[in-house]
Amino acid sequence: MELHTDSSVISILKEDETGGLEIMKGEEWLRVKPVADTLIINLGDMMQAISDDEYKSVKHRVKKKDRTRERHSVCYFVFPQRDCVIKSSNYKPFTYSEFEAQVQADFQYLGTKVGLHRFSPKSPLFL
Ligand SMILES: O=C(O)CCC(=O)C(=O)O
Ligand SMILES: [Fe+2]
Repeated sequence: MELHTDSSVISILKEDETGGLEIMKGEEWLRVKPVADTLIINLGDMMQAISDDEYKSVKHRVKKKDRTRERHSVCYFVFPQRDCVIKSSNYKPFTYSEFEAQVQADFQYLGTKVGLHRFSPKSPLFL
């Protein structure tokens, strides 16, 4: 799975002992060590918005060391209600439905996720 941020508020992950999850800290990729009976909590784009960038949506990817080994993970994504308006100082007010539609449109036309930059008046990618 390629580099991305989750659109969620939080994501709760359980990966098996195969490992492979990596998070970006600064310019560096850090491997997340699989720990038995332990859940991983990722912060997503909606957490970044509601916290006014106090918390950042983590860039992450999955890179298996051993391509021949099967890997299993379970992800539970916590999303806001679709029509709930997300208000903050750094982003224009938007609903999760609008955010999701914009992410899909960017994927379709640009082949990539632009994400919160679309909703930030300070960003050159603001719409
Ligand atoms: O499989 C994993 O550990 C993470 C998957 C993931 O990042 C996602 O589904 O958004
Ligand atoms: Fe993810």
